[in-house]
Amino acid sequence: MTDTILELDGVVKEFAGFRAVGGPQGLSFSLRRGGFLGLIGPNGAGKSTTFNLISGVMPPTAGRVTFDGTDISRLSTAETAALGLGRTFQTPRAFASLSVLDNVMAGLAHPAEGPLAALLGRWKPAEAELTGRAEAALERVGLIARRHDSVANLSGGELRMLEVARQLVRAPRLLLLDEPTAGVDPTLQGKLSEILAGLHAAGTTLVVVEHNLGFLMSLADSVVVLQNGALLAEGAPADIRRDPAVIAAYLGADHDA
Ligand SMILES: Nc1ncnc2c1ncn2[C@@H]1O[C@H](COP(=O)(O)OP(=O)(O)OP(=O)(O)O)[C@@H](O)[C@H]1O
Repeated sequence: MTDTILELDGVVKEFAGFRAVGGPQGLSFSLRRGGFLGLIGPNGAGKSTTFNLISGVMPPTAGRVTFDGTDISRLSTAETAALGLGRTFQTPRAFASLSVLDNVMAGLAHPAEGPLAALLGRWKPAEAELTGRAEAALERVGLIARRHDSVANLSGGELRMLEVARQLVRAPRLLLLDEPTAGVDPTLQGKLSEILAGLHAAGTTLVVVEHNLGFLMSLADSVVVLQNGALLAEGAPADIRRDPAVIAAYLGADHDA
């Protein structure tokens, strides 16, 4: 088992000839097991597309994504999830007709143990145990009192926390979070910060895309900066804050670090 859990090697994504990710060289960076990477860059820099390439929403045009030694470049989202990869989306997704609790339970319908284990009957926890796990996740994100509500009654920030709860029950080894603080009120942001620090301390590898740099820089132990789909800078948060190229391209522009 190597220390590297995620590696992008010369990754390129083109949409109708437009290179959204990759720049001239292709995008390459790696992440150590248990690391907490902040992925930042101006609007349109390619952050969400990079998440899509890692999680299997779409394949790269060229290059390779390796997760824990396995080439996942051509795998589907279900296959990457079965390997232990979790993600949330920039626009939160939920089953509109289900309750808050049932949305979290639905996350357990794709166990990290994989479909084969389910087929063989090796993964059959009791309903009560599943409910207990889902309720514990809702407690952690501050939504336990809302468990029987329809998700239609949740605010945008609460929907984001629900997405986090859906990942917590699955306990992925690598968790990608796309703008988790967007629309989340300061109280829930504090809770989110505690949850992410707790996951990090417990050994989960995290990659977080975030425009709230104050939030991200206090949690991440390394940062990758993208600009026009290419790697602009990579390093410790304190060094990134001081990097003149980053300040010129991003931090100094319209964001308060
Ligand atoms: N499905 C698609 N088809 C065509 N172009 C796309 C598609 N997805 C993304 N793009 C383009 O790729 C570029 C990178 O987009 P992406 O959403 O990855 O950036 P981002 O860094 O996540 O931006 P933001 O911070 O605004 O969310 C943008 O120019 C975008 O318009």
